Amino acid sequence: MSEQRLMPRRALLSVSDKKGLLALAGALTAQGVEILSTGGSARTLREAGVPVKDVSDHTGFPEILNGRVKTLVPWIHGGILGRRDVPSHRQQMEEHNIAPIDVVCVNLYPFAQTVASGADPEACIENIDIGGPAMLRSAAKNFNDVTVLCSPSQYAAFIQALEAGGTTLAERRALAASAFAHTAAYDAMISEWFAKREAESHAVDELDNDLTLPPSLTLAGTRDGMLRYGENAHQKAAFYRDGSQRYGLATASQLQGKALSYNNLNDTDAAFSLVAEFSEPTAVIVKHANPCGVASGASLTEAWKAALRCDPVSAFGGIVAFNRPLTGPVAELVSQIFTEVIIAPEVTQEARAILERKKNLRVLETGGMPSPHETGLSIKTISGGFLAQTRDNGHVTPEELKVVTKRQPTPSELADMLFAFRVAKHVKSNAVIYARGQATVGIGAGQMSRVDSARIAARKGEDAARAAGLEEPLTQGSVAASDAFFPFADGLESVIAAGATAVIQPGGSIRDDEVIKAADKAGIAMVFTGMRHFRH
Ligand SMILES: NC(=O)c1ncn([C@@H]2O[C@H](COP(=O)(O)O)[C@@H](O)[C@H]2O)c1NC=O
Repeated sequence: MSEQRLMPRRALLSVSDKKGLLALAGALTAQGVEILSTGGSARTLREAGVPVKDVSDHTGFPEILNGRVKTLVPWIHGGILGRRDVPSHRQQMEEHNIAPIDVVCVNLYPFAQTVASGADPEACIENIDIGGPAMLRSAAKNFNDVTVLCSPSQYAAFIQALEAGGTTLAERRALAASAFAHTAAYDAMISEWFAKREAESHAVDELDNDLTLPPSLTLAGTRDGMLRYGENAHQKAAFYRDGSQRYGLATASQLQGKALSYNNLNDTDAAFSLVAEFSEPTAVIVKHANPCGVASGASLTEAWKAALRCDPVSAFGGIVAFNRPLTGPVAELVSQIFTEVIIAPEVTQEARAILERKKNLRVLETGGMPSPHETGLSIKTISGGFLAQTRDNGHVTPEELKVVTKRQPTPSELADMLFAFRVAKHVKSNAVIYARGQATVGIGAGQMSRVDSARIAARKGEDAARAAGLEEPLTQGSVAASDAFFPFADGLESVIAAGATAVIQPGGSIRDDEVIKAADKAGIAMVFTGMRHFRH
């Protein structure tokens, strides 16, 4: 048996995004539904010849305060919230001349778009919708009697329902759930904007809380699309946009290739965040969210060749990121190996023509590079809640380094150490990186023991040398970076055995003295950064 349908008699349309408005109003009019509407929406309808009554005529109260108060009156909210099945509600509505409103269609002031356009704070604040969310929430609360629409994407199904005799209770309840999710996300965006502004001015609230991490945190996102599956085939997944326009996946256009999977998105984000650390032309190859080759050079061609040399075996099926426009010659080189995704700020026409030959290869163009110094939160779910922390935007500069050994590093060792430490920030802990000539030559990632990471990285250097037809491991004469301090001298000894001549690490172990002594004994240079880059 089909559920009873409710045909509306009066609808209120108040929309910022006028898309689909005329079709919706036409369908309502065709069913004899009276339409009430606010300023700009009413004007659009009237100009198209749709019969419409201004809200101000309906309420007998003008829109005031530059539109800050249009619908915030009892004749609107009473008409939406009054329960038709409660005699006292009906009686009070009659007493106060409040006519029932059975459909509320509102879409809100474009707050996120206003912020993203770089508008000044005053304009952002004026784009905080107050009356709209109030009506959506009133209508959603009274879903028993009222149908609520908050997006043009809902109009077609609603028009179909109208033509079938009205909405069912189940349909109204589902629309109410969407409306509450929509207003919650809208408010979360606003609170995030306020918190960010407060944090930027180093403000604390009256309880001395750091407003970077507010007492209550709501995550807002709009589902961009369902993904085929999650990390594994039995997991469901979707990508939610948070409204920020940070250069990267959110701003990227996909120029070709299959749809991006969950793992593609995760790995591509890791690759692009790492390549954005460098100002020289740089190439990054990522597998399973860890880099397997990173290099800077005078050109992208040079950088790509050096990055690939680090671990050509792992690079197969990798995600490749560049921080300069991808040109034809580089595209030609990259397309010689099987690659899943390429991401770059720009892809030239010549490069596009070359990459088009690889039908499955996904190519993304972001339009720009993000700043590695950007603030913001990184969030991780754990059972019973989530952990929030400020993004790791730490950047160690040469001035902050403390030389702790008898031997000073040479200028080229110093440059390579800073390069390697920057890479280490993007490698799962424990991370040990060997680098030479602004290129990684061995990466050890994600081991439970730092000595194991050092050994794995050294073995990678041996394998890479063999693949390149060289006798000496690539780690010979390199520098090494460790994401956290060496707790014992054994990790450092392993790095020295691999051929590193200089080491960069945070320092801070209670056995630093032993570690420094081992470095001095081997005659290598070692610097402390005072900053750790764990990544889990
Ligand atoms: N102030 C109010 O009472 C109020 N009532 C509706 N609005 C918003 O005004 C907009 C539509 O305005 P117009 O129809 O004038 O283009 C909608 O986004 C709606 O959410 C309001 N504006 C903001 O708070």
